[in-house]
Amino acid sequence: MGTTANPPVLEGALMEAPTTHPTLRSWVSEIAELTQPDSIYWVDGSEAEYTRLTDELVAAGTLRRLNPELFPNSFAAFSDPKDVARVEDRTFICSESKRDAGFTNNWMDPAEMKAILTERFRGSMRGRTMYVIPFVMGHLDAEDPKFGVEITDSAYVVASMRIMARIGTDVLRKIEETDAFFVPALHSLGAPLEPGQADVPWPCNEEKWIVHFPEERSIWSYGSGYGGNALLGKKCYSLRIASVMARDEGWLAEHMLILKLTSPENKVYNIAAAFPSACGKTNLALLDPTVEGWKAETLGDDINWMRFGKDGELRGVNPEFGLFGVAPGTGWGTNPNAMQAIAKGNSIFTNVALTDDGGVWWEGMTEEVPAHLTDWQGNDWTPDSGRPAAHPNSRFCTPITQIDMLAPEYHDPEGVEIHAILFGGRRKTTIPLVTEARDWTNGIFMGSTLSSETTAAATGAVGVVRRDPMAMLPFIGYDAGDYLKHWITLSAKANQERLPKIFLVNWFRRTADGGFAWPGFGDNSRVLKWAIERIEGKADAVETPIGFIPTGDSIDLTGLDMTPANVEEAVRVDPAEWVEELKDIEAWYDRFGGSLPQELTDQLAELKRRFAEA
Ligand SMILES: Nc1nc2c(ncn2[C@@H]2O[C@H](COP(=O)(O)OP(=O)(O)OP(=O)(O)O)[C@@H](O)[C@H]2O)c(=O)[nH]1
Ligand SMILES: O=C([O-])CC(=O)C(=O)O
Ligand SMILES: [Mn+2]
Repeated sequence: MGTTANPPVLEGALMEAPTTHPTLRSWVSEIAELTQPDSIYWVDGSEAEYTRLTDELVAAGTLRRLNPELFPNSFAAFSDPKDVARVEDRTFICSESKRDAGFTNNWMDPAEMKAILTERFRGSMRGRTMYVIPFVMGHLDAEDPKFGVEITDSAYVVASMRIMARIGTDVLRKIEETDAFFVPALHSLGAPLEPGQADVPWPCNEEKWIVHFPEERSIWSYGSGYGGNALLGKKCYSLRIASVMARDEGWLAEHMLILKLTSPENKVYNIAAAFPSACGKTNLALLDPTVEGWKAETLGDDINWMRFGKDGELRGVNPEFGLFGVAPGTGWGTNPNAMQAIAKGNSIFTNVALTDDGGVWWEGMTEEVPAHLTDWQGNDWTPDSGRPAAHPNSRFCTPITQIDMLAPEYHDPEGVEIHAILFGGRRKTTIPLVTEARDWTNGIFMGSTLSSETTAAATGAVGVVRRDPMAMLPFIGYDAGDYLKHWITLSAKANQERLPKIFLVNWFRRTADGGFAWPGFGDNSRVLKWAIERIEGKADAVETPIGFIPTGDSIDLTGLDMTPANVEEAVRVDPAEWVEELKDIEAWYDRFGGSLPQELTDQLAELKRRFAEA
């Protein structure tokens, strides 16, 4: 600790720092000097520590302990109503040159940004404890483990990080032993407490900054306590920073679930799927197949780090340790596997409603709506209140190991071979239930033009169609054209025989009467069955300008109240809708300026030609 301005308690705490790692020690003391916390606490990741922290959070009013008979060792938190989702307009990629952030990111010069943030962080932890959380994304015994250390003044963040990532003393030891690089990830609520000032249950600041410095691989997050803004191992590290690492090191950091499927013939297929936030990743990752003879197992529900293996095969691994799932719509009917994992307890719920018997509830959890609840803002709620009881972006945070259907390969640092990739979005019209890409490059084109209606997972308008390349629009840590180029050049070196087949899916298409064209959820297994039968060369398809779609009777409808004609409606390629779609894709591609790969411009030209000739 350099200066005399430091309160003595910090000097003492630092001398007790349980590490000799010089970079870590100096970073921690530098941040303590800047943020002026009352004390420093090094997180060991133990169960006893978690119990102590959650007890303290209950005493502080941040957490409510749930009825242990309903949800053992589980808690509910209620955020400030202005701190309920990721804030994309306050998220920045501060690369040295503006060009390298690309048109999809907010940018500011790194030095200018650091000057602003330094003033925000100055004294920002006064009256609070500064927690130091060593963490690793992926496995501790991976060949090249990806370390981070989050500094935060939020105990809620510490408790949530313990569920979402591998944290604590073992990680710290490994960082020391291997003298490893770690991503410094700094987080403050921006809510210092002056002497005698009472705290609030959810401290935060009106002003929020979620900032990434890709060259030095660091993160500074200020003002929010919520999910993707504050649990810095997740979107900030595992997607934005990791995508830059992946570009430089020759791999892919993607916003994808990973699902293991076993066919009735006992053949294993691992499927990766990229859907934008709140568009069905966690649900598909926990699929309860309705189609006879198929088995599904979970490998990951949000993030997939992929690299090409020794034999040129694509391998994927989930670097996370927990689920941070959208609560509304998750129910015993739609997603029994998620409900089963949640029911084991050990979870933190945020912005859900409370039942009168000390449990939680959200829209869609049960068919029967409780007669009385306390809503996420603490108000009495009844079914005719005319507003949702849980916030639309309310979340459950649950250990992934509580999923009964977790695949054993989840624990393998080498990950699994990926046999198929799905890109999907939330579109009421135009996009068929499923389309098979003509080939790999055509599949990258599908990913690059992926579109979806915006959801409550980020602040801003909901239901607006936007392009979301590979479901990575808010998460690509560098130029979007360079990112698409990286996909193309990296895969060119792979074993072309073993490249996954690519499909575009849309569970959210509507029929003329406004209902969903496809029942979704467990019945999505029928679409996956078709996709795998395409890989095996068994299922029928019709060629259209956009790719191959199922024939009406090639999707297994056994036990479903649907006809092949319903399937034909769900997969229909409507030329009139595609006139508009092509215009929108063209406008999207124009925004890339010079950095869009030629291969994709060619793909668009060919698509237009196929429609013109159809
Ligand atoms: N109609 C329909 N809704 C679905 C389907 N799958 C998921 N949903 C709903 O879509 C919402 C989001 O689903 P999730 O699986 O949590 O989405 P996600 O992609 O994991 O979202 P993030 O965790 O924000 O990245 C929930 O309300 C689900 O109930 C489906 O197949 N059909
Ligand atoms: O990051 C979050 O807060 C939650 C999440 O998974 C997403 O929005 O995609
Ligand atoms: Mn999810």
